[in-house]
Amino acid sequence: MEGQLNGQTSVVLADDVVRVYGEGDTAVRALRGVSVDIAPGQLTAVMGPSGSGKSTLMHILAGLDKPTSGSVRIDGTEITTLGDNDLTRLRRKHIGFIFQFFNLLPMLTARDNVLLPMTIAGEKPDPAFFDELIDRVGLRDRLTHRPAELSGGQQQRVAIARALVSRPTVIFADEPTGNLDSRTSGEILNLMRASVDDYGQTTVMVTHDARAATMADRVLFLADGEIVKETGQASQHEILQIIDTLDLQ
Ligand SMILES: Nc1ncnc2c1ncn2[C@@H]1O[C@H](COP(=O)(O)OP(=O)(O)OP(=O)(O)O)[C@@H](O)[C@H]1O
Repeated sequence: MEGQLNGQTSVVLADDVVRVYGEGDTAVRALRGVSVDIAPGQLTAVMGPSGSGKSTLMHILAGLDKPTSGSVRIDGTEITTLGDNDLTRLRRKHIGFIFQFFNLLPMLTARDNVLLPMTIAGEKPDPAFFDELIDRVGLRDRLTHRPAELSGGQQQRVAIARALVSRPTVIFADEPTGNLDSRTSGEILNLMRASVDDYGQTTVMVTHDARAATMADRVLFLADGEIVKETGQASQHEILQIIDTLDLQ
């Protein structure tokens, strides 16, 4: 693989990734040879039925889990053979996460939650960018609140700002709207789309929601541990039709 997509160098490049859980009769082949090439500055959605391997793929692409075989490169570095310390450093520099259940620290204020990854890395954010980001995600008057004092949508905004503040090479979002109502989901998706358009923030998002996938530049469909289909930007109708035709419910 050349690591080129549409003439651009890929930021995440997976080649023939296999992940088997367990051994012998009970072994589960969660990924059966997935190759994917994520270009910079795009929002990529990953869809597929429950158990198709979406979370496994995301964890392996993000260096949170190792494949049984195959290669994963982030910004040109092969991560499957890195030791723990090098991997931690690479993740801090290159990867941001947004989770379904926000994963904020309850004792910290919104501000401290946003800054936590940089604090841990011993880095300071660019104050101008931090300020702009806080306004962009609409948290200006919530910075001293703790997570329990924030709505779900506000907590996810904190998580988005936390992922964006270090300007990572790629953000992985695992069902970022899975725990939010429809209106708040729309706001969160708009924010993620804006971070791609305005900051060029490469983002990979797992979602069950066809409406969320319409925000993506590219949609990958997984079934039984394989990418069975992909499309560029698509309407909700087109996405639902693919799900229906390939029986990906
Ligand atoms: N730690 C594990 N040990 C054993 N099997 C696992 C483990 N994690 C996942 N699996 C299995 O691997 C397959 C893929 O799981 P994965 O969680 O990646 O799917 P998914 O598409 O993210 O599902 P969902 O949409 O329900 O979150 C499933 O058959 C699952 O049961």
